[in-house]
Amino acid sequence: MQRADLGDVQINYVIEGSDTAPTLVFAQGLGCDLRIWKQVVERLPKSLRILRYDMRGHGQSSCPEPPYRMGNLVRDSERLLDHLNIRDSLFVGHGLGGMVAQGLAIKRLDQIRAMVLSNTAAKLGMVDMWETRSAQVLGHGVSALEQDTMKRWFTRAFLKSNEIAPWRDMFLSQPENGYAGSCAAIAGTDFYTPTSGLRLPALGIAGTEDGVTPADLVRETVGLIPGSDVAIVRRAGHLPSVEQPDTYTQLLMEFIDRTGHLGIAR
Ligand SMILES: O=C(O)CC1=CCC(=O)O1
Repeated sequence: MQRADLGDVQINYVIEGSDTAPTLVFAQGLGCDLRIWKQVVERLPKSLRILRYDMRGHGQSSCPEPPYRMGNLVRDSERLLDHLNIRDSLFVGHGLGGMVAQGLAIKRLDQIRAMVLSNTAAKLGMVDMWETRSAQVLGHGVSALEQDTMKRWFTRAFLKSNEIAPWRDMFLSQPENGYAGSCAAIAGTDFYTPTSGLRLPALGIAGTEDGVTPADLVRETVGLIPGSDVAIVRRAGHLPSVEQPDTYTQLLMEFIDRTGHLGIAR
């Protein structure tokens, strides 16, 4: 793991592969960290360069005082990619990370040539829901949200299995200020109009049992971008990279092959 000092925030990241290889960037969702990509990264070819990072207020990145704005999160990503000299990436964003992908594509098409919008949308939930969640977490800690979150994130079968423990721990290890700050960023974001103007290859990924961003919501957002596709992962909730890493990796590989013809491979 390494840390990029971006001035007002320090971003934790892992980068693997040759710096001349085509680059994939992975950005995680609310309450998660870069661990959600591990099983996928292990399955991807070693010929790719892969960057995973923890968004501010998550994982091992620093945790500025809340609230955050989407502009902060997009700018963190932009500065991290500049710091690492990354251009022409395929950006895979999950949940909140998928909103950052849209924000980055609106701003820096030199950094992002194609994107995967995984379990995300142009606008997520209502402002008062995010305010309530933020107040809960600041008042009682992330543990107050744990049970409902696990039910939203995972299928019933996965919840009953012994695979659930590390993901519960991951959620419980997130700082409450980071969670609350990120709720504010989501509450203040509506990318419908700018995302409609995007022209880049885009793939949406949805889980059949996602209690946060159901398939229709993902389809609606990705459908704003002409030529985009949506793939539905069966037996998966909000975290298909965790529940179905084989399928998730296969979808990424198929998309990489398709966008390769569109010029992301260098
Ligand atoms: O609601 C959740 O727990 C999950 C979620 C919403 C946005 C995001 O990134 O994750």
